[in-house]
Amino acid sequence: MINVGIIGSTGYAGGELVRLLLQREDIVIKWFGSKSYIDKRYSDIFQNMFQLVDNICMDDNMGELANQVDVIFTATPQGFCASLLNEDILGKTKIIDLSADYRIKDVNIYEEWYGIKHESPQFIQEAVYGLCEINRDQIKSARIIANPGCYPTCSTLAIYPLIKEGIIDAGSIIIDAKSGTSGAGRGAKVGNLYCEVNESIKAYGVSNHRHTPEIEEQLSLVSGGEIKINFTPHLVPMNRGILITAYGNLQRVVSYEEIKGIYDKYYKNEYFVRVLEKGVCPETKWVEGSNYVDVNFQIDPRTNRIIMMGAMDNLVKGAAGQAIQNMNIMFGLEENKGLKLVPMFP
Ligand SMILES: NC(=O)C1=CN([C@@H]2O[C@H](COP(=O)(O)OP(=O)(O)OC[C@H]3O[C@@H](n4cnc5c(N)ncnc54)[C@H](OP(=O)(O)O)[C@@H]3O)[C@@H](O)[C@H]2O)C=CC1
Ligand SMILES: CC(=O)N[C@@H](CCC(=O)OP(=O)(O)O)C(=O)O
Repeated sequence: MINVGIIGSTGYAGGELVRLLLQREDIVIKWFGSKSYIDKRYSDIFQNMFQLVDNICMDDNMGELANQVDVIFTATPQGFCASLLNEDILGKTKIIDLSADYRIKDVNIYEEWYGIKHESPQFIQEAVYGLCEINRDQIKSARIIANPGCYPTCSTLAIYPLIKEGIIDAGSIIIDAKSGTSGAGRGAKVGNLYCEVNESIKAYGVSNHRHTPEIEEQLSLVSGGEIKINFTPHLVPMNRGILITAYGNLQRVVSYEEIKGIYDKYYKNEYFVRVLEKGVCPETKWVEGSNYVDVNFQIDPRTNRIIMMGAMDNLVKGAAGQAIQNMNIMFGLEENKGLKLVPMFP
């Protein structure tokens, strides 16, 4: 039995963790952490948990929680996990942080893009970036997992094989991304109200979104050089889903079969990455509620560019599903345990 605590269980990402972990007979959720709902019934916050969860919401006492559980998930705002983590806690339990606190290895870049001071930079180098398809071996023995961002997960998985194989000019990459509004969390914000979002699409964070350095770091690690990208996210009126469309200059003339062969080389044994058939564009609706990332590509011989596409559910592979995938690897379990979720449709 694995005992689990979730700090931030009353948010969208934390709520999805609860939903997915409740299916597991080998997991006990011992701690439903919250800030605003301490001592309230969890099922009063999320009515879908009525008669499924009897627990009362707890506080954010990570020190006490560490005595009770084998792993703590922090699905909390940026800076929160870093402000609480210490060696004593890490001596007792493992940490899977869904925020960005340990994702970026250069603390100056983190502080510049997030606008906050990092309160435990001593753990940044130790933390493993939990993109399972790339860092599986390091995840096995990690004490701290930096669960990747939603846009970076989709973008990196769609692009990195072609950088690794030297097929595209890594300096030419442009990523156009779209997200459903659950990506912005459950907190009340005017920009996320129904009338603001419905029947509209808007770009945001143009040239300064905080996922830019995270994607750049991951692609730079793959390429061996320092990569800069253009990354533009858009908010779209749907609950869940991320779609990325990325453009890169081809280094030479390539065929469909060659590129397909590269994607198959990297992903044919990956349970959660589905390389679609020729001409089929990834769609958020075909991955909703699942831990799959659907990827595909199209060569444009007129411009000698390639268009790389990816779709996934921001709350599953982009957050809670990937966090559980990491937990499975850390505890030596089947990587897809509890995650063989068939996408929901309609
Ligand atoms: N939404 C998404 O698609 C994704 C989110 N993430 C990351 O997951 C984290 C959570 O995001 P999301 O679920 O969207 O956000 P929400 O705003 O929906 O939830 C935030 C959670 O953190 C809790 N919280 C806030 N401040 C504190 C505090 N001081 N002490 C204890 N708990 C606190 C909130 O508690 P309460 O409800 O009681 O106020 C709530 O449970 C963020 O770091 C985000 O970047 C990562 C990938 C995707
Ligand atoms: C639509 C929306 O607002 N999305 C969020 C990204 C999702 C998220 O919470 O960020 P992480 O993946 O880094 O944890 C944003 O743009 O900040």
